[in-house]
Amino acid sequence: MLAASKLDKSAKIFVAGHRGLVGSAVVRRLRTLGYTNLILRSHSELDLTNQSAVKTFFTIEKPQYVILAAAKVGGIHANNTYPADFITINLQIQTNVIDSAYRYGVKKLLFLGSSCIYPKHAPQPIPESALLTGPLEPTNEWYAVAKIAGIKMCQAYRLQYKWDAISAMPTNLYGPNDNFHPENSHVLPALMRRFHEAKVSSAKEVVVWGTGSPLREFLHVDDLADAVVFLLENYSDLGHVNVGSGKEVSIKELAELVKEVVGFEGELVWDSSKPDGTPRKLMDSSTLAKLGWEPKISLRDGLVGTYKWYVTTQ
Ligand SMILES: NC(=O)C1=CN([C@@H]2O[C@H](COP(=O)(O)OP(=O)(O)OC[C@H]3O[C@@H](n4cnc5c(N)ncnc54)[C@H](OP(=O)(O)O)[C@@H]3O)[C@@H](O)[C@H]2O)C=CC1
Ligand SMILES: C[C@H]1O[C@H](OP(=O)(O)OP(=O)(O)OC[C@H]2O[C@@H](n3cnc4c(=O)[nH]c(N)nc43)[C@H](O)[C@@H]2O)[C@@H](O)[C@@H](O)C1=O
Repeated sequence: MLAASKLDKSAKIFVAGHRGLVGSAVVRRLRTLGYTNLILRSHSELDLTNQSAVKTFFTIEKPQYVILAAAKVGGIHANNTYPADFITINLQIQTNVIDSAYRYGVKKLLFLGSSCIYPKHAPQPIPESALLTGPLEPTNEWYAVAKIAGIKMCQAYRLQYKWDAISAMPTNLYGPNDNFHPENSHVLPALMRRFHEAKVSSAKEVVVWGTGSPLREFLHVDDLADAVVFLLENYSDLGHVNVGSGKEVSIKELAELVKEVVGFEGELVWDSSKPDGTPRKLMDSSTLAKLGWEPKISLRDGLVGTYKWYVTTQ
């Protein structure tokens, strides 16, 4: 195991994807902790699928650390509808960034995967060792294959080059700067928007996808950002690390809670023509707990804060 590198507060850190849900929370966390030398590029300034642009960027900027939070991301419908985009764009972004980071002298890189890397019928709670032990959930297998390749690439560069690349696997996330698209987003922002619009228009009912029976684990993105910086500062090993809240709710329970937080008073209507996806996806985050990290934000508090953010910014 390589010793974790002590980070100077003036270390040059490239946060890729800093305008997204995760990247913006990581930037907030780094700034709160006093990191002063962040390198940020929007998608339009630097397209990470463009290999030569990425190489030029690393040659000129010479970051010392990289947090890779740029990716093609979406909920169950987007994953199921655009499989080519999800596999190709993610493979391109991560291959370009990981390889250039190694070649142009980055000391350490943190890659972000997702809990969808695990088999559809993995043991619950899902330990890191469940990776590649069974078939994936079909609605997101293309994205999952790309994410698994990212983990393996970090491991391969560590093994062959003794380079410090680590991977964190977050559970389903939510919070400020989430994607609230009506179809392509994840369940929590999709429902928050739908309930809000129904409340404003005094609609009688809101449609929710699937049967409501799938179980999901949600983590506020500020907790995730805290864990990401914690891992960057304290963890340097081969294995990827699960990052979850340890609490699961059914989609029906989630829908009732979002409805209450938003203050919608109508009925829920279940559209069972839409896919449920993985039946259950609770991660075992004991590796991270043993390292000394734990989440702080409850689902209810996180929802209240996110809804306040939503109504003031949208
Ligand atoms: N959201 C979730 O529930 C979860 C997320 N994760 C992981 O966390 C990471 C971040 O996800 P999240 O913050 O939710 O995603 P977002 O979609 O909110 O943000 C992704 C960011 O990446 C940028 N990006 C996408 N393509 C490119 C590109 N070709 N070049 C440069 N920038 C690009 C986007 O910019 P633009 O919008 O301008 O394209 C955006 O700023 C991903 O790796 C994801 O797999 C893991 C588990 C759960
Ligand atoms: C983080 C993870 O996210 C994705 O997996 P997922 O957990 O299945 O994501 P989801 O948030 O889209 O759905 C969760 C559940 O909720 C139900 N559901 C109800 N109503 C709406 C709804 O309105 N929108 C959505 N999206 N889902 C809804 C939906 O039918 C499903 O049962 C991966 O593709 C991949 O991106 C990944 O890694």
